[in-house]
Amino acid sequence: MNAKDRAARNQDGCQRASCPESNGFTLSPVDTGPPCCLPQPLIEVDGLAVHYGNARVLSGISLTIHRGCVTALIGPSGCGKSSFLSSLNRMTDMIPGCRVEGKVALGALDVRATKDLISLRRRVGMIFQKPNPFPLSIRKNIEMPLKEHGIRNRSERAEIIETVLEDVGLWAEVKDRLDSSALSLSGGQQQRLCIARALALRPEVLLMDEPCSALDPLASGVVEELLLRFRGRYTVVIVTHNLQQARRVADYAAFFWATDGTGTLIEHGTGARIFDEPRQPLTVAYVNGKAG
Ligand SMILES: Nc1ncnc2c1ncn2[C@@H]1O[C@H](COP(=O)(O)OP(=O)(O)OP(=O)(O)O)[C@@H](O)[C@H]1O
Repeated sequence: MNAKDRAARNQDGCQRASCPESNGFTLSPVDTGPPCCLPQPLIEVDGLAVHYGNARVLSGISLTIHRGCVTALIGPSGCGKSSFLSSLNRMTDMIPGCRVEGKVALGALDVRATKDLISLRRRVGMIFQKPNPFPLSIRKNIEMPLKEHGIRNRSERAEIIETVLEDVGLWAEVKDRLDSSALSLSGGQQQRLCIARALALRPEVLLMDEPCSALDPLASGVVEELLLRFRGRYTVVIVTHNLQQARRVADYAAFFWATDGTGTLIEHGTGARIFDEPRQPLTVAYVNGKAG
């Protein structure tokens, strides 16, 4: 894509000056997305509501998430960002008393209706706030899910392990200690291992729930770099309270707010617009640190 095409495509899209077409990833997802300056819907959410028991914590959420882009979910604590994120890969099924209504489509797949949760979660990986490596070796952390998903060939697994560890910038740091416990890694390294573990299954979408909030600024910066490299390759939906970080990484941003305990989507659009030219008074106040 030349600069002129990119500028034209950027008009409706991510509005970033440079959008990576080749960002050095060696293991691409099965269905590689276009660069994020080519907006193309991947996830369509319509009329989503989430209840915990009798409490309705999210209502009327309609949002399109674009393929190959980073979408940041922002808003004050308790407005339902994590609940929204969890409904995208049916992690909400695991919460007793949780009930979801509305439509969630991942391409042609009806997420709420599918019975094949293994395949759904393979397509839609999740990274949590606190790094959660298995209490196993670094190697086994990635090998185990590969085995579970039917990759029986040992050398194929070894190749994937090296590739995804390279992709998260961890290979050089751990290649001589692959059989050491993952718990011996630093917090930032553990989080990158968890990201590598998710990448090994070749997801299309990565859901990230405050992935940097338990990390020191240096480790957080490394994960942020990684997020920027994901653009155009993976579809990322990230919850973050760090507005500076959201501003740096978000191609698109969605602002949630809760009134009387029920979260709604106040405004969404390109990151540039939400942060620099928000339209709703609540968004203006929130992005300027005057609300929430
Ligand atoms: N398992 C649960 N059972 C009951 N209520 C829950 C559960 N999980 C979340 N909630 C409630 O749902 C509402 C939305 O929570 P959620 O974690 O989705 O918000 P959030 O915006 O992600 O918050 P934070 O930024 O603090 O993580 C809150 O009132 C919360 O207390």
